[in-house]
Amino acid sequence: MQLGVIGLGRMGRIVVDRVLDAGHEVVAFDLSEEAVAAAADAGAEPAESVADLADRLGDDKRIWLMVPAGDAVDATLDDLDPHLDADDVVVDGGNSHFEASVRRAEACSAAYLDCGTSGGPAGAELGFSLMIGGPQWAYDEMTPVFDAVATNPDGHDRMGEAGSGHYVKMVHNGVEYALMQAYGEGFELLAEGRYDLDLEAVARTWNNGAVIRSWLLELCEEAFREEGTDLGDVDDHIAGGSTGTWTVQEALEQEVPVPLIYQSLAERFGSRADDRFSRRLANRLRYGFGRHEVARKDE
Ligand SMILES: NC(=O)C1=CN([C@@H]2O[C@H](COP(=O)(O)OP(=O)(O)OC[C@H]3O[C@@H](n4cnc5c(N)ncnc54)[C@H](O)[C@@H]3O)[C@@H](O)[C@H]2O)C=CC1
Ligand SMILES: O=C(CO)[C@H](O)[C@H](O)COP(=O)(O)O
Repeated sequence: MQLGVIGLGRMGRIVVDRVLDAGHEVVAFDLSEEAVAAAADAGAEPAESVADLADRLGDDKRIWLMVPAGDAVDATLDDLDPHLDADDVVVDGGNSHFEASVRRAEACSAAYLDCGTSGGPAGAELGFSLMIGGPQWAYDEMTPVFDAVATNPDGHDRMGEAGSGHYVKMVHNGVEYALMQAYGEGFELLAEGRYDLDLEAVARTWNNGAVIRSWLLELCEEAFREEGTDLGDVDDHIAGGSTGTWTVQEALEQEVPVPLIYQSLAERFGSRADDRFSRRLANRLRYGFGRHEVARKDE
């Protein structure tokens, strides 16, 4: 099979390499000329533009988008659409909002698959977990590519109609936030608690047979090994947050309680302010109702 890949960053490049390794052909494009040149060095056919990529693919085009979610997906589809027809298939493997994917599937001249991708850069060796929404025929058609990109044939599946792949990935990320928060709280208690513990040793022990073993816990073990048991100079600021926000918004709309996911999102937002107004007000209110001493900034 011949696959066009647009977006050759951390994730798109893995798609290129795994599809090439499986014996398929790849035509590659990115706004970055360096990224295109690197993909060409790896064996892909370089394209100079989206239109050039489409021309090089011929009939029955199979195209994987791995650009940042949002405007870049729409811009790419605007450039692609004049070159597409109903026999073509476009996969969006990024973290797009599921409603945007439904809109794009309706507007796109090709069959459109929204593909939630999990596994991160570690997927280069292991492969990804792929959660796919859209027409069954297009999923079947793309199965050789999904087999190459995923961990194994069980590492990808069609979740349902348009939007369902990115919907499942959105919820996956909400779970990811909550798991990170749970591990974080446990290790914080161990770090601040009664015993002088080596947290790498704790994580390693847990990872060997404990109920709470997981890949995220292996990454905790790696973090303590590489940064030290006190995490060294790692800051307490957490970036990101869009997919967790979408998960909470959807839970509110569906009236499904997700307090753990919400709390982990709130912790993330809270981590970005050094000087929380709510905490300062609570500090002052304790004086108001109890004449408790107010801690002042210069004390
Ligand atoms: N990094 C990760 O662990 C994961 C990322 N994702 C999602 O995968 C998508 C890609 O993420 P990364 O590879 O990490 O990003 P990245 O920033 O490493 O790579 C994005 C690439 O897209 C290119 N690009 C941007 N706009 C473009 C356009 N209009 N046309 C062509 N190329 C364009 C950039 O030059 C860059 O090479 C995002 O939606 C991200 O949320 C999903 C799962 C995990
Ligand atoms: O999808 C992912 C992992 O599954 C990406 O790493 C995503 O960026 C994580 O979300 P956030 O940036 O909000 O932490």
